[in-house]
Amino acid sequence: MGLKATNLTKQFNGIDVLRNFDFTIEAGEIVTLVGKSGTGKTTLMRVLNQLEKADNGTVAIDDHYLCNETLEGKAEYVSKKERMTYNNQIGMVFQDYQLFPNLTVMENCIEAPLDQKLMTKEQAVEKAVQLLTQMGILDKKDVYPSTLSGGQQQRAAIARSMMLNPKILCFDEPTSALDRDSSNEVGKMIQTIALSGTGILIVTHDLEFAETFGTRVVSSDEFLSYKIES
Ligand SMILES: Nc1ncnc2c1ncn2[C@@H]1O[C@H](COP(=O)(O)OP(=O)(O)OP(=O)(O)O)[C@@H](O)[C@H]1O
Repeated sequence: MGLKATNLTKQFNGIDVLRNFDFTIEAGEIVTLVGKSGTGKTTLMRVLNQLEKADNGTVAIDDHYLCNETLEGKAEYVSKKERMTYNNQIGMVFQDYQLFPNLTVMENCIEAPLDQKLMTKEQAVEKAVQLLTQMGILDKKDVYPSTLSGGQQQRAAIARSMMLNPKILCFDEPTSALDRDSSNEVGKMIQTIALSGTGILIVTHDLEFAETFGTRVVSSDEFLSYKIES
């Protein structure tokens, strides 16, 4: 159980960035995605997180589909309501964290579950307290993101991404702004999250990090080998 994408194709301006690509993330595994610049790592992550639309193929987390294939192989997206259900199974921590600057750390965490009426305020606050404690920044719950260090903003973003207990959590370049010690701390934090059964996808240029913390290292140079052939 986990994320499964089949036959994924994504074009920009008529050029395949992903072509007939099959990909899985099992529960509890940490997939680190490395590879040359421009080989489609970010595009894959964006397709899985509904920030780009696939042209062909299927994407599902457990039995929650994002898109199915038509008879012609085109990606057919499910209804808005079902897409929302899919979306709640996957979380993303952006390279620049993308916290709402006008909301406190606590407000950032409880915004989505309250907006979608998935929790009462008490439940959301309780969950946020638990996650911010796990991330070691509970004392920062009432401050605004601009007053936090980069590492603390990242922890807040991780806590926010876990509010709905996603089955899959994606990280875009989580160590790009960190020194080696802080990178290792983040890696250990991610390992703890994976131990609870969450499947992790990490796009990174940091090979040492990818090999230390990935339970499976995938190279986008390999999965896009047709580009080298053609
Ligand atoms: N919105 C877009 N419009 C047009 N082309 C795009 C768009 N997004 C990505 N591309 C192209 O798709 C290809 C793959 O880009 P992508 O960012 O996925 O690669 P990457 O492997 O993540 O690169 P990097 O390691 O440099 O971040 C590139 O050629 C890029 O120019």
